[in-house]
Amino acid sequence: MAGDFVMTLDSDDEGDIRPGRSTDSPPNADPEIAQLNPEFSFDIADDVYDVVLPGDGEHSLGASGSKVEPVSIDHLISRRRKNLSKKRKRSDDDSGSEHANDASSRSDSEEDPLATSDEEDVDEDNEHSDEHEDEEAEGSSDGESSADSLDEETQAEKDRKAAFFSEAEPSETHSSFLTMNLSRPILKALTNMGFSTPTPIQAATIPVGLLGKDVVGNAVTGSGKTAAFIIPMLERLLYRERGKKAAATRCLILVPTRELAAQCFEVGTKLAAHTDVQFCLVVGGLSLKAQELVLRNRPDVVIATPGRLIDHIRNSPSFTLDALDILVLDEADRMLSEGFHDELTEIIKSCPPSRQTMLFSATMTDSVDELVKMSLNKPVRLFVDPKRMTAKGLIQEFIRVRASKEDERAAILVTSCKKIFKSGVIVFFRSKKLAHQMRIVFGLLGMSAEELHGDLTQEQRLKALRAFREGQVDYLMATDLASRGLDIKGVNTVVNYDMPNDLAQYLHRVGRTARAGKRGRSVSLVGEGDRKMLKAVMKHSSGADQVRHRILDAEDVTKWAEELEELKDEVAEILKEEKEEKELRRAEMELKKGQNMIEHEEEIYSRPARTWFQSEKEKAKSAELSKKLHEAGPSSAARVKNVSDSTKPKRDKFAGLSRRAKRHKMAVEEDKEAGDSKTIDAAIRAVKKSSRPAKIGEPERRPSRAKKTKDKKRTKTKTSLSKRESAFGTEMGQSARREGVRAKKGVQVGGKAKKGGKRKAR
Ligand SMILES: Nc1ncnc2c1ncn2[C@@H]1O[C@H](COP(=O)(O)OP(=O)(O)OP(=O)(O)O)[C@@H](O)[C@H]1O
Repeated sequence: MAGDFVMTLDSDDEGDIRPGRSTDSPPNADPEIAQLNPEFSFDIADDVYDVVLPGDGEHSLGASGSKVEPVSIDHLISRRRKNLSKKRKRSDDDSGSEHANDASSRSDSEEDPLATSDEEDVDEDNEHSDEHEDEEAEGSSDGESSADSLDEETQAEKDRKAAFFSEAEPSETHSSFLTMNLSRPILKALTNMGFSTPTPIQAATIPVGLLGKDVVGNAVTGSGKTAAFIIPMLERLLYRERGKKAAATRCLILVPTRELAAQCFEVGTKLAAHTDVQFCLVVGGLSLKAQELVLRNRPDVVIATPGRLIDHIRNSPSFTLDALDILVLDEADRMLSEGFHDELTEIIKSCPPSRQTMLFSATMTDSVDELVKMSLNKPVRLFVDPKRMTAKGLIQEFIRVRASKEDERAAILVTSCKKIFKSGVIVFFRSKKLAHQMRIVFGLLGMSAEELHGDLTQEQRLKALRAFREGQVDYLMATDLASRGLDIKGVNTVVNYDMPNDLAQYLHRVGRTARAGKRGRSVSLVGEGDRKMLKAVMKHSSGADQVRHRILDAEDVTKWAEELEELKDEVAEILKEEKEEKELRRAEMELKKGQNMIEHEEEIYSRPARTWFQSEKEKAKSAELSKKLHEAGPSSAARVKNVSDSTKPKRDKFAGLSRRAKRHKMAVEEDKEAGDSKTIDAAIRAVKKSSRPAKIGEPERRPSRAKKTKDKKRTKTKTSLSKRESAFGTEMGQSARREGVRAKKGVQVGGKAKKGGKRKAR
């Protein structure tokens, strides 16, 4: 079956995207799929951090990070390369050999004769494909994502979905931004950005988003989902209450990685260029103080990663999400996964239930079980072309790695990069260590590479991304940290050094290329253990998708394998030197820390300790669990969770106590944990609540003199409630009812405040 659309490529053949096209013609957008502007670039990372940290230089980037000052790996590599070429020159002279063995001087354009394509391989693969497809029809496979479960949806699940989602589908289809009732400043920004027509997900989302409805959105990678949720958000913000007292954070965009947050910030500020809407970036690795300062001005939109946001919610007294109107989860399936569970629960607790919630991802699930935790209110399901899982312009290639050739994986990568994929290449690895080692190998071979993973400081991460984005290096060695959302212009190829564990991860990785109507290619090294994953990919590739089988010249691979074998010692030496330098810097840092403690002891101890919603032990435990879950993939999530559940103590600590004794014990423990901060927290919450401004679109509250009598007060509350209900339909109606409860509380407090005549009841 798969043979119908699997084409075999010889190693040097770039495998052009459209049949009949010459391989040297420049990559261009296919007119059929060119709905997006391929020329537009976010230009991020050059100035995003300067924008959010005015006057805060590079130093502050790593200010809050606990990581040791970066060691320049480039320096270590270049030193080694010099030694290496000297050594090789000497041995060449000695042996008089003509063998040009210098890896660094080995010409990129050197063309070895190609091996003929191994037809047997293809057939064998295809046979196996069919076998596995049959297996999958009978039972579910381990390596598959939630996408597969769509096929096996039961009637009960269908009924649940029908009850959960809103029936109302968007009636009008918009082929232009002009028919969407958008304000002039937004239209102007869209024109400046070169967005002439909305992409399908934008056409579907913007009208629904403008109505304040909850949305669950899905569209392939690179299809413009970011603007799809930012445009309605901005449009609604244009109608917010103005003035110093009304300043509030009304919108929150949560994303899983810092780089993605920065990119989202960039898109947001560009779209808001002609408005007065203020954005703030709240991510780890950047200066806490600088963020606190910006947050004090209550920016309209906060774009954040969960951990740092919680830190601010708990520790920045003036920051609150009490007035939040819109919550967006980008890469929502990831945000809803076990790895973010605790953080998300904590954040949701801080958001008013009456908010509008929008969830987006290229692999978004509409499984009700996943979505209930977001307490959505009859969300509208906006799934654009749900059968298509990858972008139209993507060619997916696979290179088979036989079990006996597993140790040649690195050589296969080097061979293909040396001969075929020469620039704009992201290589994904399962581990940070491997990504780092391969970056060293590439460096020693004279191939310009950077790395992007969680072992780097924020400064290093930014530097790597910038160098790759600007084309200063040809290769980016990355882990899944870079797999979601990043929109980098000029990525021609994505290489999967190893296959990810689940289909969603695969789709996000390969989605870093072929974006915005452009064409691109993914190349995945498929080992014996990855066959199920390969089958899942094939199963979800529609006929129009291009899936190919690439075969490399075995002789070439062997040659590079030998070359790499020779480099082993050099790599080990570099890693050793790097470790030593790191240790040295760590020691220097500790010394500096000690000096600071001595010099500024009084000031340091007088600062209030920052709090976190988990204890250090819990934090470490959940990080560990989250890592395991992420590495194992979603199919194993339940298993790992069960394991962790089973490790919980069977008998709880209150068992056997009387109700009274239990309550007493709980109260004592709570007091112990919270200390005095509990009362302070309550006071802060009360003050924040009383100064909460009106919601977007809600008429401005003006206390009138007529409010003096109790009866009139009741009438006023009723009227404002009915007004709110009509403003945003059911959802706002519900909110108003909840607000009514708050107002009641406020009235009691306000009884006292009435003497002053200032306090607003809410
Ligand atoms: N209306 C539009 N017209 C032209 N280009 C657009 C339009 N909307 C978005 N784009 C372009 O599409 C590219 C991808 O957009 P975006 O990053 O929002 O995709 P995405 O769907 O969020 O992808 P992912 O799922 O990988 O996060 C951007 O570079 C942007 O320039």
